[in-house]
Amino acid sequence: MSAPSPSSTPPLVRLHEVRRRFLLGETAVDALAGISFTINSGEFLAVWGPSGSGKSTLMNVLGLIDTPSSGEVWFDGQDTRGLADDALTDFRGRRIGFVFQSFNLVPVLSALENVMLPLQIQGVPERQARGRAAAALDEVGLERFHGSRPDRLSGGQRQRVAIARALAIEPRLVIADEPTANLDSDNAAMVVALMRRLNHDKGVTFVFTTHDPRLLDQVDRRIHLRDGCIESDEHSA
Ligand SMILES: Nc1ncnc2c1ncn2[C@@H]1O[C@H](COP(=O)(O)OP(=O)(O)OP(=O)(O)O)[C@@H](O)[C@H]1O
Repeated sequence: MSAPSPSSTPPLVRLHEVRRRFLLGETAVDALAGISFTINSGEFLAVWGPSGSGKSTLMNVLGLIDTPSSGEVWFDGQDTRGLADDALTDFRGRRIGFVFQSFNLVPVLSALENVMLPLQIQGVPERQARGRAAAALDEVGLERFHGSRPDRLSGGQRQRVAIARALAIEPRLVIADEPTANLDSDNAAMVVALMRRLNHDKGVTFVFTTHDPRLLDQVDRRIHLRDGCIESDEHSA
């Protein structure tokens, strides 16, 4: 049997007319006002826009943490509306890695133990989890810091641990919400360059949000959000 042609491969993620409405007393706020787009496997995509434009809400919806008020989110060809809570948690845990602005590392655990955590939650045996976590830390250049607790690491190193933790599960998609917001400009550029290299060399698909227009030079595609709408969706030449 021949391999499917690229055109028959479904996008990794497809959003169709996604609306996320929050109620503030009597007032309804559409954080996402009915947006549609697709993400293909292997993309390196930034979502940017002013504060309140809907970036975090979009990351939560893409990451299957939040459910739209209306519209469809398809992931890996699966309509996620059909998944019950437990199935959704499992689906997310196996396919999506998360990187957060505030790193979200467990302070009493070493870098290695932090990276092992999502694997152990998935039931990966300890020996195997240790090996995969060590490889992920090596991949982000932290060979010498496996045993370090987060408080012994710089901000840039902590974010690299968080990226290793996201990668360890071998996700289909890594979602990073403002991964550089707590870093100085050198470390911010380094973290984006690291994500870029992992995208390029390993084919990891990244979507991240940023306020920093300087980081947009390094992406293949940028979606500009304003008031919950897509103002532009540009691909680099
Ligand atoms: N849980 C919530 N309850 C009520 N309103 C919310 C909630 N989450 C977000 N909103 C509103 O939705 C809109 C979009 O918020 P969101 O956090 O997605 O924007 P953002 O672009 O990520 O902003 P920032 O850059 O400041 O993080 C805002 O008007 C916000 O007040």
